[in-house]
Amino acid sequence: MQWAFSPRSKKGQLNIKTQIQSGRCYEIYVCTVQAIAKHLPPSDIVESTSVAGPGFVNIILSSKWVAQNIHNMLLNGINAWAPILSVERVVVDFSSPNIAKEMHVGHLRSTIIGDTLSRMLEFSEVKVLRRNHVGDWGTQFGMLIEHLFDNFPNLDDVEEQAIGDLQVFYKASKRRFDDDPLFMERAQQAVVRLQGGDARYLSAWKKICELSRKEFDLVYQRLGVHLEEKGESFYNPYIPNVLEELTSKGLIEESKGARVIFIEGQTIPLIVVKRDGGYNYASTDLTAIWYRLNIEKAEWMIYVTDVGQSQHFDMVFSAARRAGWLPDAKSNLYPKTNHVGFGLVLGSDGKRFRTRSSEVVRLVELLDEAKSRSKAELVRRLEDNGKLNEWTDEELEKTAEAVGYGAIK
Ligand SMILES: NC(=[NH2+])NCCC[C@H](N)C(=O)O
Repeated sequence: MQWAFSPRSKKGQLNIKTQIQSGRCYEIYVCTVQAIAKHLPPSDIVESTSVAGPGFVNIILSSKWVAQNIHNMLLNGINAWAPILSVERVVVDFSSPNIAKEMHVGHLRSTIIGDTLSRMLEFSEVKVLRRNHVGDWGTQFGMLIEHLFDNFPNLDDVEEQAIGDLQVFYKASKRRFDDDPLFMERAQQAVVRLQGGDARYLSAWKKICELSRKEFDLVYQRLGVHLEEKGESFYNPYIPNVLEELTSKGLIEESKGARVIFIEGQTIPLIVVKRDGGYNYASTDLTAIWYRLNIEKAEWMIYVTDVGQSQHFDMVFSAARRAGWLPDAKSNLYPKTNHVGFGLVLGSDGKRFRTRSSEVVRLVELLDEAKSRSKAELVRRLEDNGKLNEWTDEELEKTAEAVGYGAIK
């Protein structure tokens, strides 16, 4: 027998659908359903029951019972009605855009899903570490910093307005990197200096991160989402020790000049040290798992990104299991990791959501558009029924925001 809330129901209706599907048993079918309806014991929960066609018993839940329970839930909190989770600390790794690049609709989806999961866990009285694992490290900073130095010999002059659109800035430096071999060389040396801790390079890097962060915060503020940043760079100092542990456990092998971990069932290995000796996305993620388990004492780590990253997470989680950090996946024991993958955000043409100039859509603009469209519609409706003058500007703004941003969410 299946129980389901009827999608068409307006009134807390519960359907029981019997499993007898074959036409031959039609009579048994109807009789069974009638018998169920007739013999349901009287209960405060149920207002009325009826048989609806073959196979369905509709049960109308009592409004009084529903109201009492919601009342109880609001007054006494989750403990009054929900099962208690057996975990105390959970990391939800979400949003996580990349510095100097634009935050795109994929990050928006991650932000909303991650925030929702966090809120549900927090409601269940779990301590949630809301992690923004921003992409704030990597070779792209070499070209960005050199381009910054060329345009602003004095770093103190760098302000938001001066750099303008960070994405444009990123593209300009990328163009120089691709077209000018001398610039490319300078950019590569800049990476070495940055990684070596050169103060001037570090402060340029910080400046770029700061500007990006301000831009990201605009989006978080509008959505009312709170996150705590621990970007990729945060884990750098811990990487060597973690890799040493994995080497001593026999996980890391040499392959074509790189250091890799072979994972059962995967055709390609997980590269943890590149051929040039540099660390990458995987070495950072493995180290982040180590940190989250050992320093932050998290029992559950949930990662929210598009499904394109499923293989990466499968491999990183498998490596952590091989290292003995996590129990067997099938055991369902804690500590555990989960990747919550979502699909690509598509436009109305069924292709990846982009603007006409084939750029990714800027989130701030998307949110603005949602708000202005909902405001226009709201004003139109209020004008239609002659009530526009009853609304203050502030009320209009607030409602347009709630409806517009809500629609995107
Ligand atoms: N721990 C992680 N790898 N989190 C997700 C990071 C997402 C990545 N910065 C991206 O934009 O695709």
